[in-house]
Amino acid sequence: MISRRQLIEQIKQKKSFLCVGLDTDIDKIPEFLKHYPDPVFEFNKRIIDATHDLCIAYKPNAAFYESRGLKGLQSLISTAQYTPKHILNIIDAKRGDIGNTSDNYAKAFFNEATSGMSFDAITVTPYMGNDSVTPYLKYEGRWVIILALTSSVGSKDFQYLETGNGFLYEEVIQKANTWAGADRLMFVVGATKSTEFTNIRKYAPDNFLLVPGVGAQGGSLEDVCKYGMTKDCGLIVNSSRGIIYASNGEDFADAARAEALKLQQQMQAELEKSGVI
Ligand SMILES: O=c1ccn([C@@H]2O[C@H](COP(=O)(O)O)[C@@H](O)[C@H]2O)c(=O)[nH]1
Repeated sequence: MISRRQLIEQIKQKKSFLCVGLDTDIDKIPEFLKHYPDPVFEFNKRIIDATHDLCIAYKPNAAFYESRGLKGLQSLISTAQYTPKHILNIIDAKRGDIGNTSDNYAKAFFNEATSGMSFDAITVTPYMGNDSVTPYLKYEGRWVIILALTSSVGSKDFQYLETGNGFLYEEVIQKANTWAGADRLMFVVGATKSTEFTNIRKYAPDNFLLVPGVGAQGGSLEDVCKYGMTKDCGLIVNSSRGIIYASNGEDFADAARAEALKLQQQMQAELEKSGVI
């Protein structure tokens, strides 16, 4: 488990707030890996070996594993167990359901004794409210990462609805912050929404924000930092396809490292500019 203090220490030590997204698609990995007993795990293992000193989090997206049934679940379990313990391990599962069902989702991703997986954090959809989120908070030290303003074009369909008390996403952040503190709650905010970060910081001044959308989706790291960085950094910026599919040849891990290094160097410059390090 990774506390807020440990997360900040990692960011300062590695001069990075990079999250490597393990959206590992069996159809996109190099051919030569297909001869291994678990090609997806072999791919993830090599990506982790090549990038662990440059990033402070990994984020497998559950869809890429669940879509492969039992084999995918085994790849996810092996990846979760292989991830170094000092690096924040986020399962991007985007779950949300009534309390007793959420209890079981929490057990699936947090209770290694029953499922083989012990993630540090899970992404959760907020729309079923308090009782759909609190089951995850019963696991001491684990993080709940609530979808606030997503990178998707469709974010305008609901998240920008006027509630009479601001946009729905603003209401989500304010309400969720009454359920737990900034030591347990983060919010997802898409890099494609960088101009909204100033506004988001009004409601979430201390929360870490998980920011997908740089790289393949075209979000600007510079703008995210300009509007969203706090004295503790407060940002975990994810890139998945831009790193893990930098090459589909035998050099894929080296190519992933080179992409991760580029982002780490930009992040170091941003951390220095903001006086975090
Ligand atoms: O608003 C959101 C929430 C989650 N995601 C997820 O992040 C990664 C992004 O992958 P890239 O290849 O770097 O675009 C992926 O797992 C998404 O499901 C998001 O993009 N936006």
